[in-house]
Amino acid sequence: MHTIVVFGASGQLGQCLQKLAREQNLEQINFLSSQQANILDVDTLQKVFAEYKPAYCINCAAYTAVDKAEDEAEQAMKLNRDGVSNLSRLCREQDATLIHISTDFVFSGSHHLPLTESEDTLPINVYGESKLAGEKAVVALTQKHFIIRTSWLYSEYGNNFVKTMLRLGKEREQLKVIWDQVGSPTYAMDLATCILSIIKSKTSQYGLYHYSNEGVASWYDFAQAIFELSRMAVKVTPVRSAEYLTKARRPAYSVMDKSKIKRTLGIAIPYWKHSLQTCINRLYISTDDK
Ligand SMILES: NC(=O)C1=CN([C@@H]2O[C@H](COP(=O)(O)OP(=O)(O)OC[C@H]3O[C@@H](n4cnc5c(N)ncnc54)[C@H](OP(=O)(O)O)[C@@H]3O)[C@@H](O)[C@H]2O)C=CC1
Ligand SMILES: Cc1cn([C@H]2C[C@H](O)[C@@H](COP(=O)(O)OP(=O)(O)O[C@H]3O[C@@H](C)C(=O)[C@@H](O)[C@H]3O)O2)c(=O)[nH]c1=O
Repeated sequence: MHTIVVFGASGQLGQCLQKLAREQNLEQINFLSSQQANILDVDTLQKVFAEYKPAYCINCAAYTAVDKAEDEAEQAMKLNRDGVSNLSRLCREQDATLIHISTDFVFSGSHHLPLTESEDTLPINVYGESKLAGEKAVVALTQKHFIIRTSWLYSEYGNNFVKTMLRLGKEREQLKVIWDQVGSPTYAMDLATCILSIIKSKTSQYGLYHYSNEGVASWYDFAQAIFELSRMAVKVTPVRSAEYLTKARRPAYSVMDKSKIKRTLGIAIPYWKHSLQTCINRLYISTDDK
């Protein structure tokens, strides 16, 4: 396997990649946290590229606080556009392939059928705008790239909807959860597996790809499944977005069509509930260990 550098390695997806690398004894992957490699610091990045001479860079670094981004647009843009531009330029100069992660939040949510890669984008919040700006920077600055749009990521690591629901479910008897926003949950371990198989395949079918778990859910369906599979008796009440106000608007429909990644790169994708069960089992095993 070629030398790989992962940026933003202590985030959710970065930690999933670290777990896979340990399990598969992949010693060629170098994991760099924000402390070790700030993607806004070009001098540091140049040193990293000179030291590792990576064939692949995986960018897991991002500003992901969707509501907070509404008040911190400049910071979100800096990281999600300018940081990504820095990595893209260096990848081009060093002939490295960039694997960059983007989001379903680049879409407006006004569609009713699964979205392909050629569908028009129209973000409705600052986070989505900043991620779209990052995608455009990658495309403009380096040809050897894979941009993978994913959605509703969760795992045993970091902050995510599954862990929030499990925490709130212990604290409250009843939860209100939005049912008029529909998408596809994605287990970050499955995405990490997908990223490594793209690298292992050595494919040069660069471009934009959609990847989420198979199937469709509202956040309400997702919450119900989390409690059902965890055998927790929590009453979940479906509410409309208008009844659960958040700083940032979120797309009403952001289900992505994964035909391209399955057909072109031969990626197999698990059904979301099967992967959710795997994640919940692992969360409970790690709690039992403590
Ligand atoms: N989470 C989700 O639901 C979804 C995420 N995505 C995308 O997937 C990717 C991974 O997301 P996820 O793992 O959940 O995100 P996290 O928020 O868990 O991780 C982001 C990481 O970026 C790091 N970071 C922040 N600033 C910098 C910097 N200046 N230089 C280097 N690293 C920095 C953070 O470091 P530190 O810990 O030190 O702050 C953190 O480790 C992102 O591109 C995100 O936009 C797409 C769809 C859904
Ligand atoms: C906690 C909570 C949330 N919600 C709603 C709010 C929101 O519409 C939805 C999800 O809330 P969260 O804030 O957990 O998730 P959010 O940060 O919106 O998740 C998004 O993150 C970014 C990074 C992405 O790229 C997206 O794909 C998506 O995963 O659930 C409820 O209805 N009830 C609740 O009790």
